[in-house]
Amino acid sequence: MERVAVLGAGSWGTTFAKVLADAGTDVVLWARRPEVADAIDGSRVNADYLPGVVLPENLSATSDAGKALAGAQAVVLAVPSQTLRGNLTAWRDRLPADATLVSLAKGVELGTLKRMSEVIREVASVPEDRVAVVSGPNLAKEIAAGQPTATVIACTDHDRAVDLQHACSTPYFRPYTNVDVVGCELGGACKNVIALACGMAAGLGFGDNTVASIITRGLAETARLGEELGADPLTFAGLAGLGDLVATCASPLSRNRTFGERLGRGDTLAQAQEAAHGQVAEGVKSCSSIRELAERLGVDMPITEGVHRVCHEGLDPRVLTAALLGRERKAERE
Ligand SMILES: NC(=O)C1=CN([C@@H]2O[C@H](COP(=O)(O)OP(=O)(O)OC[C@H]3O[C@@H](n4cnc5c(N)ncnc54)[C@H](O)[C@@H]3O)[C@@H](O)[C@H]2O)C=CC1
Ligand SMILES: O=C(CO)COP(=O)(O)O
Repeated sequence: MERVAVLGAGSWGTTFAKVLADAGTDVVLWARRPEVADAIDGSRVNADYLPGVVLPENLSATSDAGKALAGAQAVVLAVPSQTLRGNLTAWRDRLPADATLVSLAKGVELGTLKRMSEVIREVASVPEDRVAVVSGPNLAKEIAAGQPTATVIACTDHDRAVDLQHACSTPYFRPYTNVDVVGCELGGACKNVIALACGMAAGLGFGDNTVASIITRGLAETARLGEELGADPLTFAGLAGLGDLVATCASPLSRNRTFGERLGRGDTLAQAQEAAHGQVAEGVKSCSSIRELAERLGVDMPITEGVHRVCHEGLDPRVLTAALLGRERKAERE
């Protein structure tokens, strides 16, 4: 793979573009705002999202999506989950034939309850083997600083996943392949919701036992949903499951965990949103779509339900704690 387009120049889009470029792949990064593209080309820095990180010379930027897409062998979609459909609809006529379409987004679409790979297949009218997802413990700022991490590239077409794996392997970024797209996507979407719950617990002043209990029970409810949707249960013990869940729930760099912490300390949703400075905390919306999906499938997801009620029905996080602990007693594996 010689040339890749990355569409979306936020924290993760810019960082993943840097990873590709560091791996020797030529990258064109699309930024919504022309001034961001100009600044990246001029100063080699995306000051809004990755201040202080110098981007490699084989990474160029543009605000013209057609230019970014021309000749790309892979198209990496790095916009928020809830805008992906609209963005891709605008781009679909210019997608190069046979390019691999790669989702970086971690969410479930409101209304349709679709995973990002499903949205991409539908909008771009491509078969499932042309769509890949990248998911794992990948806090952008750490990766941009060159700190070692691993990730998963999931695609039902193993050869496509391997091509992408080669295109983004660097001494600090180790991608594994996986054919379980459903499991990897659900792991990435659900962990944002669980991280909100962990943040709320921390904001309420609770310690590591509480957070570990939420992580573990959060993984249990994610796996229950996955089982219903045909995911491989072992995926949830891997990088896109437990790996990402632990990183996000524990890190002060996580926007979702930080957002939850603010709610736990008594901020309103609007105050927490304001403090995020326009950066996306996907779990705030995905808690509702995942909850609805679970309800439709008859899957019990009490933490997700509680996060939805705090975010969108005004439930006090303290009442959520009592409600979760006061549930009917049961066996761990039930
Ligand atoms: N930041 C991180 O550490 C990681 C983020 N992700 C996922 O990657 C996805 C993107 O996240 P980030 O880059 O971190 O978000 P971000 O908030 O840093 O940036 C989002 C980007 O999308 C653009 N954008 C926002 N609304 C748009 C719209 N309507 N149309 C077109 N572009 C729009 C923004 O201008 C910005 O460039 C999310 O689903 C997130 O969960 C996944 C792994 C790591
Ligand atoms: O997905 C991420 C780490 O893998 C980033 O998490 P946040 O969106 O909560 O910052």
